[in-house]
Amino acid sequence: MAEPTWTVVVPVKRLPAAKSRLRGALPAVPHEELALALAADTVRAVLASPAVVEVLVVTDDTRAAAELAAAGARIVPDTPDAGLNAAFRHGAAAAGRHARVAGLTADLPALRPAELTAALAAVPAGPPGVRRFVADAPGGGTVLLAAPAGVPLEPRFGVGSAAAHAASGALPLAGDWPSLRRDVDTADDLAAAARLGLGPRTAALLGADAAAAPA
Ligand SMILES: Nc1nc2c(ncn2[C@@H]2O[C@H](COP(=O)(O)OP(=O)(O)OP(=O)(O)O)[C@@H](O)[C@H]2O)c(=O)[nH]1
Ligand SMILES: C=C(OP(=O)(O)O)C(=O)O
Repeated sequence: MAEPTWTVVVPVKRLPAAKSRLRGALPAVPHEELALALAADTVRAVLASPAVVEVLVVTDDTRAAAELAAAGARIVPDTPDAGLNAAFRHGAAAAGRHARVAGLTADLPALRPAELTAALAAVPAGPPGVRRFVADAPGGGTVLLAAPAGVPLEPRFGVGSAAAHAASGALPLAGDWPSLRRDVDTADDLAAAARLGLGPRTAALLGADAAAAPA
């Protein structure tokens, strides 16, 4: 059994603005419901990992905050309009200096706790204190960035973040973790996540959308 040593920071954008490239992917489902379901399934999987001691959700969205707190996450208010990397830094600061901190995107609705546990277990505990990251399935982005205790997270998420993390000295983790690498930015990504197996909140919305579709 893995030691519960990781604090995982999960930033969630205000739902009306979140996941804009997914808008309309499920025509019968309000967009905010979909953005919230992706985050809820992600957080649920993180909370289920035995490697995780705490999940810090960084958000200014009151609805997401209420639901994710009820699920078991600690909510950290966002730094308004400062962006994704500021949200990661803010969450990492709230985790405290002695925690092993990992940042994870909130758009992983197929995430299996065992794959997250395996990725975190692949991060060496001891020196030299190098940060590690997991690239997304296409390879250009990042889904997970992990720092050993005492090492700043120094997040560089955004377009081309896998290369940016490597350029900043972080090393890639090479495991075969399809559900961890499957972030959902577009309708095609959502279909790919569905093929892996979605968490319950997102699966229910997909079913509702299919049921409402015209014959
Ligand atoms: N707290 C917080 N989270 C953010 C912010 N920007 C992005 N995120 C979250 O970071 C994760 C990865 O970001 P993206 O995949 O670019 O998500 P997005 O900005 O919601 O999506 P697009 O509008 O399609 O670019 C998502 O889970 C977002 O909820 C931000 O400014 N603050
Ligand atoms: C923010 C990122 O994700 P996306 O490609 O999902 O926008 C990233 O990969 O760093």
